[in-house]
Amino acid sequence: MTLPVITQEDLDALATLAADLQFADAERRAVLLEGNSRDINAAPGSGKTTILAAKLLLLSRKWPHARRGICVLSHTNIARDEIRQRLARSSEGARLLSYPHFIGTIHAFVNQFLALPYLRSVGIGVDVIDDDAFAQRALRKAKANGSLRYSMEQNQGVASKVAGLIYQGPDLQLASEGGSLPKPTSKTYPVMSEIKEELAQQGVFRYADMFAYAERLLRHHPSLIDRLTLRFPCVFMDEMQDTSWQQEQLLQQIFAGRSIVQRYGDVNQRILTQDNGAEFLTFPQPTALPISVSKRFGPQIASAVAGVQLAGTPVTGERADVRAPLLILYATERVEHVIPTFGRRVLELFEDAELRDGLVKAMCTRKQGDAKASPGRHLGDYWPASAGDAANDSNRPERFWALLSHASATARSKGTFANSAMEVRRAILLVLRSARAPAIADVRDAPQLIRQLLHAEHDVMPLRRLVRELLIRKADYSRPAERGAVPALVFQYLQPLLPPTMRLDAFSQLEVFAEPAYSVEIQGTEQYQCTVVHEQRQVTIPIGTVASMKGETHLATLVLESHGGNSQRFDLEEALKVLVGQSAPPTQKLLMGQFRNLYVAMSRPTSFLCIGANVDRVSAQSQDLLRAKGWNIEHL
Ligand SMILES: Nc1ncnc2c1ncn2[C@@H]1O[C@H](COP(=O)(O)OP(=O)(O)OP(=O)(O)O)[C@@H](O)[C@H]1O
Repeated sequence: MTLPVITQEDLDALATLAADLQFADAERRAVLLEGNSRDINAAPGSGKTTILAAKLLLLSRKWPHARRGICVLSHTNIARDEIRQRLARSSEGARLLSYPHFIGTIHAFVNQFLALPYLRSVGIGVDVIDDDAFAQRALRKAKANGSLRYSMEQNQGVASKVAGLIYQGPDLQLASEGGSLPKPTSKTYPVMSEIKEELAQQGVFRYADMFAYAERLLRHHPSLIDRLTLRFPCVFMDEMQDTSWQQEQLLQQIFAGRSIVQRYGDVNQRILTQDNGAEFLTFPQPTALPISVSKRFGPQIASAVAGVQLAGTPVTGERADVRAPLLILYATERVEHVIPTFGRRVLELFEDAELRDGLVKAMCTRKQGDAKASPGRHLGDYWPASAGDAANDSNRPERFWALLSHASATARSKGTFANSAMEVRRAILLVLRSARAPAIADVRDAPQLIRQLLHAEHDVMPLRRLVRELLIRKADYSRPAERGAVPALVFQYLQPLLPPTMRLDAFSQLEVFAEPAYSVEIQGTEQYQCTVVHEQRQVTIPIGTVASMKGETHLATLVLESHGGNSQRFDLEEALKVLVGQSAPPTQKLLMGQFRNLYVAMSRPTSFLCIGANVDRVSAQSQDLLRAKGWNIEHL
């Protein structure tokens, strides 16, 4: 069977077909000319989907078959749509959008060609394939069963096991994505099994079930593999790094050694894949072609990204450098100022027109966590509104004076202290942190404050009185004139908890009582965005996890330090040591995962990379070495 071969003439034609893009460099040419099965491991911002779409366009112009097609598999609908949109721009490309070709997600492929035909053949209709819908219905059934309901009430983990019930493998073995199931001899196992069966009969499935049905079909009808490879002699896979072992296994079973398979991805960006079987994943093969030059950023950002890269040819960047990268080193009690400070720098560095055209975002690997370490552990430390408990009160300000004035205003308007006391406790915790009071070393947040102090046998009465006193004064703490007396008042009550050597004058000078050093206003604290207003200009910064911003291109990106939980390590603390050459790249699995998240995060911006880390975790020597590499450092 003949498959079209891409030649130098085709590449010349590409200069006209996609005039806004460049493919002239040796690495991209090699990828376009490759006609055999091959992996392509490409840097962030190298335009993986762009080059794949260009290659498809060239192939479609020469495609000779009417009943055999090209199969293009992506991981997400976004990548699928990007490929389809690029092809739709020309009539030749648009040919690939219909029979005999297939462009879709791996899930769509598995459903269309394997799982749904199997279910039809055994007389099961599909109502819905959706993890959330399944979870809802499974839990409803579980609550209707006495013993399972009791088990869920006794043990929180049981509900997620019920919600995650799946079939696995060709024998449709019962398993759960929410944790290990109890033994088949247990009381609850048969109930769970029955729930799964009932829902399957009603056509309610989780995504993973489709793979089990697909495997079952292939076991019963192995000749299907020949039919599929005959139909698709050429297979392209995008976002290969996100493919799970279960998916890879199935695709290998069908296509490996039969069709030409080219897989595109960036192994360093593998942050979403389930760990189950991850050690067997084969991407990228040692013979993979690299695309190491990013079209997103210039050499300075590339060098930072390469600094946290774990494998492959170091990333380089071919755009011009726009702004030097910035490290914001914050003192613990200033952690909530990091995002607004970044916003202010962005407003200083970029014109409104640039801000209109590009995204400015802040991201952190972890959303929440319970590590006992000083802040900078997760998004909730930098932006408390993002934590679950703040969701109902998204306008809660987060600095000492702002907390006090908000609490006092609420108490005045509502005529009760009920909703305000916690805010005042939070403000007091900020003061105790700022004073480095030994008594609160292990206190993570305000709701814990009193409990932990009691536990350590401290007298909490003065603290309770202080909360009351601050509210009862009915002061308007947003007015500087009403703030003057506060440090002395607070000192009077908190003195037994403060370091023994601390005197009132030093206490009054604590950072936490300082007026903001500049006139940044934070207009409301929305749960997932911060709007910074400065000199009548403003920028809105969406805030989220790295996983939620994968694949994006930003004008400016703020990467926030986080604690890895079980790894017991702060990601940027470790990464900065590697970046400046003081440590070797990590070999521990969990820390490597943290590095991959940083790699994704730091490779988003075209123009301005900013990272935020706790000053206590970056040595003076690292700071000097970073400056020597062209970074700016700002202390907060
Ligand atoms: N061949 C090309 N010529 C010119 N510009 C390109 C080319 N390929 C991509 N770009 C541009 O480079 C930027 C990054 O591209 P894109 O986001 O597609 O990269 P990516 O490989 O998918 O990145 P990531 O893996 O980080 O998500 C985009 O602004 C895109 O328009």
